Amino acid sequence: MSDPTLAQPHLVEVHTTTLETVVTTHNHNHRPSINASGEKKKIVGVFYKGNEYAKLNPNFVGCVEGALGIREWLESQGHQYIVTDDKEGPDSELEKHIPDAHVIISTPFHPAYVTAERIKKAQKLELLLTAGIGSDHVDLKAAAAAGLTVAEVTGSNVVSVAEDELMRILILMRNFLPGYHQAVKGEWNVAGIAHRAYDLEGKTVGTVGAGRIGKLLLQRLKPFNCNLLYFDRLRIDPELEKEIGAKFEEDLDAMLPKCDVIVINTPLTEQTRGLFDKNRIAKCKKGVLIVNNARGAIADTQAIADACSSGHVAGN
Ligand SMILES: NC(=O)C1=CN([C@@H]2O[C@H](COP(=O)(O)OP(=O)(O)OC[C@H]3O[C@@H](n4cnc5c(N)ncnc54)[C@H](O)[C@@H]3O)[C@@H](O)[C@H]2O)C=CC1
Repeated sequence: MSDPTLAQPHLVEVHTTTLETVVTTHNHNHRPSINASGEKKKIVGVFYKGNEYAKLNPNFVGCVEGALGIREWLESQGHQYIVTDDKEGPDSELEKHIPDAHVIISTPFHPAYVTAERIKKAQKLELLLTAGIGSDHVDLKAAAAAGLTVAEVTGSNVVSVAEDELMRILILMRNFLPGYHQAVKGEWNVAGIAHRAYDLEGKTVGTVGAGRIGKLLLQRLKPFNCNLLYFDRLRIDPELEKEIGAKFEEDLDAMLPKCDVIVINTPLTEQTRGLFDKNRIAKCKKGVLIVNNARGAIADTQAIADACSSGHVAGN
């Protein structure tokens, strides 16, 4: 697979977590420039509700209540900041603000889907900002055609994802969950766990995508003495590749049958949507473990469920 078009002309990587830097980063569209006018902007943030959990941690800023921690600053600059979790359908709060919003901020965890239809209505829109990584909730073609800037906070949570992936690999490999459930229910059936609990050491782990997250995962896997493989359209820097000890695989379908564990670390694009379909899963080793922390739509859910039922996939 190759994906030379992935870097959309208007998809921009922002190496910071403050909106201040984001809005001064760049602009190359025919809509009014967000940083040139000094105009007061209407900014709409779409996040999930934190409810009782928002009260537990004042630093929990990814929810409606935390509002990314930027309300005070935005309002001090004279901007209007609307925050909501209500994002679906014609009567939603988001829809109401679309015609006069200059900026929409959203996260992949509670995505504000910005469709071509919404972009058409959003005549004042200048910037679509993902407070995280992955902007597949935006119709990138329509955004590019409308001259919008789509920006995401590259690198913002990559360590979290790499650590989470490592945890999931170990949970599946060690067959942790059945044991946990037994303990909660006060049961004790060692065989029910041991019959398929393995060591990670010596296993072959392949990542599909070795960008920021994929590389961090490979680095974290190194001390486990696995055979590390990666498939990507780009090669890792040779020195780092050597240091990690990961082998580049040019052909995804040739890599899959070698892997005991497959981790998915590519963005969701036209090229990767449905990548793990029935046919590709059939190419994987029987009993493979698949960890997908990227986007669900990269795998065909039904095909994964069927493969789990048949035992072809031992854990997902
Ligand atoms: N579960 C979560 O909380 C999070 C999930 N993500 C997901 O993980 C994805 C990857 O994040 P990063 O590693 O930071 O991105 P990245 O841009 O650093 O790395 C992506 C890698 O995928 C490769 N790639 C893209 N299309 C490909 C294709 N068709 N075939 C082969 N390789 C391809 C790229 O060359 C690049 O090396 C994000 O796009 C996002 O969807 C990101 C952050 C949080």
